[in-house]
Amino acid sequence: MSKKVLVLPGDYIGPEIMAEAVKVLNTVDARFGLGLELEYGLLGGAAIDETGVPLPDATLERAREVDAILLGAVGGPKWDNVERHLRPERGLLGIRSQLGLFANLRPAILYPQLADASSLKPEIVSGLDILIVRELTGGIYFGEPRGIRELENGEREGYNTYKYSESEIRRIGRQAFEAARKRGKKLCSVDKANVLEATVLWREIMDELAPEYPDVELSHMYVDNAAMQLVMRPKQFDVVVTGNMFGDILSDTAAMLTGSIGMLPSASLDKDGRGMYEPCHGSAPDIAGEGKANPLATILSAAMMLRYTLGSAEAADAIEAAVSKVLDAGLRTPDIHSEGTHLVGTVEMGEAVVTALASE
Ligand SMILES: NC(=O)c1ccc[n+]([C@@H]2O[C@H](COP(=O)([O-])OP(=O)(O)OC[C@H]3O[C@@H](n4cnc5c(N)ncnc54)[C@H](O)[C@@H]3O)[C@@H](O)[C@H]2O)c1
Ligand SMILES: CC(C)[C@H](C(=O)O)[C@@H](O)C(=O)O
Ligand SMILES: [Mg+2]
Repeated sequence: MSKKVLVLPGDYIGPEIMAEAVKVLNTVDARFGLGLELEYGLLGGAAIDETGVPLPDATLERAREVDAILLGAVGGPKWDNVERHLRPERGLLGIRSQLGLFANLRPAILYPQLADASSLKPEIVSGLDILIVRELTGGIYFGEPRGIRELENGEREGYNTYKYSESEIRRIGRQAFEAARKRGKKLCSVDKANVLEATVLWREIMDELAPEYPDVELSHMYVDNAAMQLVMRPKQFDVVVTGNMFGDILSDTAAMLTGSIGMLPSASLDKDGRGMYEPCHGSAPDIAGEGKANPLATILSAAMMLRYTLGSAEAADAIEAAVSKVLDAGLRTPDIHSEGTHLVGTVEMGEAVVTALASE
């Protein structure tokens, strides 16, 4: 049976890294007979340029029909200031919320070959394997009211609303407890319950769920401390569950522990495990067109897609093994390059993964 994948390359480095992920997908498809059918769509700046809107109806329609979605990265200076395409109902946030992709899984794993690329000392990060479970369709990103208004004194005020309902907290909590149960059985819930009521409720609901998962040890941490602990003693964490904005920030922090944000994949899942897969990084306008973006986060996102939504764990394992092999061979894009390794560009890195896959 065929499996339909909607590919959304996006903007700036998006198409560059996606081209490599597609080569990898085609290779595993041929090797494992997966019957993948790839089709392309528009999202973000590319969609604005072509259709005038960041999330065209055609993209949303196809996104609802396919088995899985693979996204590069969207946005950038060309559109961010003009169109505000990241508003909740539009673009990337629009597709996440309209598809109900509330559970964003961001694994931060240090490949042993990259210990010297991490910002931290090897003994602090070696063996690092953390999963950040980020709530993705609520919190301050989506809360109403929001906007910029004029005050009586004539100055303007920008405002947003941080809110979470019990059911929103409960469903992401369950995802995180389930994930912890399958991993190291430790869950740290990160909040700001000393200041924000929305997170007082968050903490209460996490505590309420805990007895259903007696095999998982639940702890709580304030977000400021969590940011510090992540760079001080990251290996104390197994699964971290947190809200939309804290998860956004902490996952970029965790990325640097693994060497580069160019290594961090993610899965954004709905209640039935259907999902959109995307690297955690953005469209990197500063390096776009130079052929030096790291495609591995997108390639590893494709592996997550095969594992979680398309039911092909074997193909996912093969991709992850191929990435490891390429790193063993010393190939490095500039973001993970260090002395004694072999500097390569986006295409060379992608093609090396393809070659490694073919020779496994
Ligand atoms: N999922 C997404 O589509 C997504 C995620 C984050 C940011 N964005 C958007 O991307 C644009 C740029 O945002 P930003 O600059 O804050 O964040 P960014 O993640 O695009 O870049 C941050 C830094 O990381 C580097 N970097 C990112 N990906 C890399 C890769 N694959 N290989 C090597 N280096 C890489 C960049 O060169 C840059 O120095 C903005 O419009 C932002 O809104 C989109
Ligand atoms: C581009 C932006 C809206 C997005 C987010 O904050 O969710 C990005 O930073 C991410 O991490 O996926
Ligand atoms: Mg982010």
